[in-house]
This record gives sequence, C-alpha cells and structure tokens, in this order.
Amino acid sequence: MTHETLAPEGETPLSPAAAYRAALLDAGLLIPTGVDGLYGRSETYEQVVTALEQSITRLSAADRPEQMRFPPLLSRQDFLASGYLKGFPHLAGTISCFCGNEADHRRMLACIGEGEDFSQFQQPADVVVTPAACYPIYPVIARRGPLQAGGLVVDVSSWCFRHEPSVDPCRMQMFRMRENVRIGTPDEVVAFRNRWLERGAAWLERLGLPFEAALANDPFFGRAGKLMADGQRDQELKFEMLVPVGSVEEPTACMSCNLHMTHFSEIWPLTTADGAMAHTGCVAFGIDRLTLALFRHHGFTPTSWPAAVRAALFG
Ligand SMILES: Nc1ncnc2c1ncn2[C@@H]1O[C@H](COP(=O)(O)OP(=O)(O)OP(=O)(O)O)[C@@H](O)[C@H]1O
Ligand SMILES: [Zn+2]
Repeated sequence: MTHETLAPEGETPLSPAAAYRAALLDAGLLIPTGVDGLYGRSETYEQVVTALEQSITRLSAADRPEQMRFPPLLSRQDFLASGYLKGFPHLAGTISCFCGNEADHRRMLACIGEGEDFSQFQQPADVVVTPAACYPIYPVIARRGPLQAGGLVVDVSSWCFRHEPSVDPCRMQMFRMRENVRIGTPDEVVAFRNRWLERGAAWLERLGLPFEAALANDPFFGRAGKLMADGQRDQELKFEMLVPVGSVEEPTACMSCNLHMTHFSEIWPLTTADGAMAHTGCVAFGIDRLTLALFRHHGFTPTSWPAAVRAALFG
C-alpha cells in the first residue's frame, strides 16, 4: 500500500502521505495552489464528492433529517459564544477587512509595496470561517423554542477551515464536512450515536474501504487541553473510523461519531419538549478524506471501480 518513491540522490524520500499527494497532483485530481492544504479539485474528483453526498443522503433518510445549508462563515458573536477559542485557538481562522479611507488605502499599498506587514490596516470582520459544519445550527434551533417530542435530526454540510497546513493530502486547511446532528434527550442521542457506529461501519464496508473504529479525542490545545482530551476519552464521547489513506501506520479519521453532552445547550438554550436541557451528538463525514480514501483503494478512475462499490456509491 505504501508508495515507495525513489528520491534522487541526496534528497530525502517523501513520506507515504506526501507521496500520495504527489500522485494525486500528478494525476490532476487535486490542483496545486502553492499552499499546503489548499487545493482545487478536478471534475472526476467532484463526481466522487457528489456521489458520496448522495449516498449519505440515502443512508440517513430513515431518520428524516431536516436539511439546512449555511455558507462557510459564522457570526463572530456565535463563534465567540461557542467556546471554540478555548479548545482550539490554533485551528481557528478569523477574517480581517480594510475599512479605511483613501489615505489609509495609499498607506496600505505603500506598506505592501515595501513588503511590510499590512495587518495594521485591517479590521476584524463580524464573521469568522466555519471550523465544523454543525456550528451554525445550534443558535438557530435554540431560537425556535423547545423541541417537539422525539427531538430533531439536522443534516448539515459545509466547507470548513482549520489552520493545519500539511503535506498530507488528508489534512487540508479547507475541506468539506457533512454532518447529521441529533438534538434530544440523552437516551435519544446515545442511541443515535450507537446506530451510526453500526450504520457507518456497514457503509464503509460496502464502499470497499478497510477501517477500524477507535476511541478518539479532539485536538484540544495546550496543557489544559490534555485534561479535556483525557476526559473525553474516559467518557467515550468520540469514536473515529480510521481508514488507511496516505499511510498504513497512521490511518486517517474519515468519519467521527460524537456525543457533545450539554456542551451546546449550556451556550444556547436548546431544550427538550419537557423543558430539560437537550443533549446533542453528531456523525461527521470527512467528504474530502472519504474521496481520497476511495481513490487510494480503488484507483484513480472511478469508471473502473468494482461494480459493488459503484453500486453503493452511485445508487
Ligand atoms: N484538516 C482536515 N482535512 C480534511 N478533513 C478533515 C480535517 N479535519 C477533520 N476532517 C474531517 O472532518 C471529520 C469531523 O471532524 P472532527 O472534528 O471529528 O475531526 P478531528 O478529530 O479534528 O480529525 P483529526 O483527528 O484527523 O485531527 C473528521 O472525521 C475528518 O474526516
Ligand atoms: Zn459536530
């Protein structure tokens, strides 16, 4: 499975993940921009993305999710309220804009012309880049008032930004995440998570992707983050479906099944029909990682993929 690359004399060989990226760029499936983790996608790549999205829609239809789509930006206010900067300051991306007059504009251009830092001419915008697809939905659902009996499943999908530049093609700075989010009683959310662990496993098998479901934690920042990660593992709040993509030794999380407990209802008043604090949880699909996994295991030409895989994917 590893792409062994023969490096010219004196050069260090590429890591397996970097070699897989080189193969994807060579084949034109990913289009380079000069920035690690930021790529264009070819028509073939996007056909697989569309098929995956449709396959996920069929897979989740039994839960009758409410579909919502948001642009990949969050209000700064909701972002600050979400606590993301407490856990993941290193991954967040904020947006700055020029708000000056013509004189400021001239000074900014002069500054850029000198190759100097022009951030003094930029003001924080009232929006930030979405780090996970589900973030926009909680304030929206909370504003509706208490949930109906039985709670709610929301189907959401977004481009997401995380500042984690890498030569591993699976670790992108801008990528697509699809989620089904369950909001309801603790029992409803746990049942949903457990159902998705089984459903997700059966789906990956139909897609011909080898995987292992493993207990995991979010990449919390710093020393306090270590404690949060340990707590998350102790309570078994996060499971990842790990698929070998760039490397066999370090398989890639292509899906995750998560319990958030009352994390979001402590921030936004999400309440169940009987007035209790709602619990939330989600299944998250890394659409780009799943696409790269399919190319890795079945080759770069989807028309020649095994019939069973094509049937599972294209319906
Ligand atoms: N940088 C990224 N590039 C591409 N896909 C990503 C990236 N980060 C996360 N994803 C996808 O989004 C899904 C849901 O995000 P989640 O927050 O659970 O990931 P994560 O635990 O941060 O991932 P990892 O453990 O690889 O850092 C992941 O299972 C993965 O498939
Ligand atoms: Zn989520």
